[in-house]
Amino acid sequence: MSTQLSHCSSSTNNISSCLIKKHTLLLKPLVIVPSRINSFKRVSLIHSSIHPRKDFEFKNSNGHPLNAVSLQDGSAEKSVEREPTSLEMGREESNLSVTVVGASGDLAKKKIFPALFALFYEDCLPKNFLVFGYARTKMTDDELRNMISNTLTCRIDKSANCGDKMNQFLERCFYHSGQYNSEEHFSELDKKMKVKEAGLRSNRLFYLSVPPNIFVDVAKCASAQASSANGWTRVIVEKPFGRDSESSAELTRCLKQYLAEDQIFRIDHYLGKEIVENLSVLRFSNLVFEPLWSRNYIRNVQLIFSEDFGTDGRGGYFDNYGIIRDIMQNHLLQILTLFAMETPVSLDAEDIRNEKVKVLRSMRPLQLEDVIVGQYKGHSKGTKSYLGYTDDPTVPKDSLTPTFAAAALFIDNARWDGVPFLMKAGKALHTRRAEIRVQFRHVPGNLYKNNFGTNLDKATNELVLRVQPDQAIYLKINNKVPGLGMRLDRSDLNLLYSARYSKEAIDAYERLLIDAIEGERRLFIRSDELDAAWSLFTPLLKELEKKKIAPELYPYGSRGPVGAHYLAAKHNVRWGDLSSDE
Ligand SMILES: NC(=O)C1=CN([C@@H]2O[C@H](COP(=O)(O)OP(=O)(O)OC[C@H]3O[C@@H](n4cnc5c(N)ncnc54)[C@H](OP(=O)(O)O)[C@@H]3O)[C@@H](O)[C@H]2O)C=CC1
Ligand SMILES: O=C1O[C@H](COP(=O)(O)O)[C@@H](O)[C@H](O)[C@H]1O
Repeated sequence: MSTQLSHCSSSTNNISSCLIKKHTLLLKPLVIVPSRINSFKRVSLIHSSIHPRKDFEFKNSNGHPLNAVSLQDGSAEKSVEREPTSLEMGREESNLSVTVVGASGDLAKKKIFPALFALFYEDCLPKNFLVFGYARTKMTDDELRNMISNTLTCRIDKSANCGDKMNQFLERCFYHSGQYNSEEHFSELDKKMKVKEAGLRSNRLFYLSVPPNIFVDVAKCASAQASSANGWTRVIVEKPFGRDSESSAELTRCLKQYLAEDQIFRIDHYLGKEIVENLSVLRFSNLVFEPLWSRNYIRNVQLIFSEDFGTDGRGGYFDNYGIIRDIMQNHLLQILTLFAMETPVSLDAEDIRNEKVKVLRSMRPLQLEDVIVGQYKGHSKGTKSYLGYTDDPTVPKDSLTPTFAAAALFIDNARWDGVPFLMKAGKALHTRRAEIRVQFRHVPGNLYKNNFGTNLDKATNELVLRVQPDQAIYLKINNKVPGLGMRLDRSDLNLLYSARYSKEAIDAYERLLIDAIEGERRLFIRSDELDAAWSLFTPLLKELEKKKIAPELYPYGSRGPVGAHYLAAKHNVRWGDLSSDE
């Protein structure tokens, strides 16, 4: 499948901490009046949050009350501010409609509907809240409900009334079948939505959970026919955002014909993961870390992603993208920018994203000699046998698409000059995990070197942020083994979330959905950020394809190609996840 768009027209906070407060005091509402009228763009500028939602308050991931005034949907040069009319003030109650486009698909079933239910269950959604599914598959409302109900779960620590809550949620779910490029079908959807919205002011969030070559069609049709007439309209766009600099820029250009940039929420669900959210808190709210956060103390940083399963039915999608586009260019690079950025002026979305872009613009584009690629092959273990990547019938037999890659990246700025940032991502490996590893330098003139044996590397501190599974932050330190004599060992100062916090982890999609509903953009990707990210990877991706670089084969369930070790060794690094005391 290609995202290449020849033209743009259609054809082709711990969420459970969200606070519920009755009759919250609200800030003075403002209405943004657009100077140009243009479907989605126009209506989005009248922001829902400018009207008091009397009956609840909750917090987005930035800790702001969700019904505080936000002017983010108003673009300064296009709009002027004025007081709301009495009619607008009078319409206090609004409705939120979330439309999942591609409702019959894998992501919708696995992640989006369950996340919406979790938010509903935690009372984090407005009182008037509706869910619409849209896809080509023919389904009735009841069939959609049935499909969704199979994937809904309640948190173990909050399972009371689970069945009732599920029923209440399902009653709010409706389905409309239609083509993705049919304005007529989106107009029918709009009519259905209006009936259910019952005359209330409506805010509409469209989640494009469809293959990327359909994004523009949907944006066009939904914009023309199903945007809100009196509230905001926003669109969450799933990855991949193109497959190189050119296709990404083209996708953005096409989407912007129908949507303003501030209506587009480009999702990278890794930004919604708890430990990734905590990265900035750890750095900027603890004095002990920030002074160490530079080339003076940090020897290397490792960003590691591995899955213990293959492409499993997604081979058709995956073969056109590969692991570098699927994981490195977005999830791992996003983590890297958060890790390496300077202190932002504030926690506001634009301040944070400005700092992230600066990191990206200070980075060297990847060089072929700093990258190794691999592909998994079939493997038998006892009586079990695992198919190789090219055994998937949707993958060409001679595919060179990498399912594994390791790379060394560099940030050429004063803070990080010379520090290798190593990335490693792979499918069908021996374990499932995602983590950030920070290896510190040797202690100068180490008094205890005789107690460590010959390998001083083993005595350096390492900070590990384990994103998944078993979220944890731990610091490897040297410690005296209690007793007579002076024997040292390596121990962990370990913050294991499951031991420290009783609440079950929330899913990243819950956090991101609530932010999109509130118009909080901090965890979404800005278009210049996306351009800068693609600039780093595009030359390498083109070279790999042009030179037809053959991936090193590794057995399904193994630790990946040995090339990754050589690459790390070249930069004087050992992979932390493969050491004996990981
Ligand atoms: N699944 C995952 O884990 C992840 C997915 N994503 C992204 O999310 C989006 C949705 O993913 P996912 O749910 O897996 O995708 P699916 O392949 O399941 O597609 C979603 C729906 O889109 C419709 N569709 C599929 N292929 C086509 C086609 N060629 N032409 C028109 N319609 C089509 C189908 O609905 P119908 O036939 O009923 O119209 C399908 O149910 C994609 O952009 C994907 O890259 C991102 C991260 C993870
Ligand atoms: O975006 C993607 O992410 C998943 C991994 O997400 P996780 O939250 O389960 O770690 C990956 O399997 C998929 O290939 C990729 O498209």
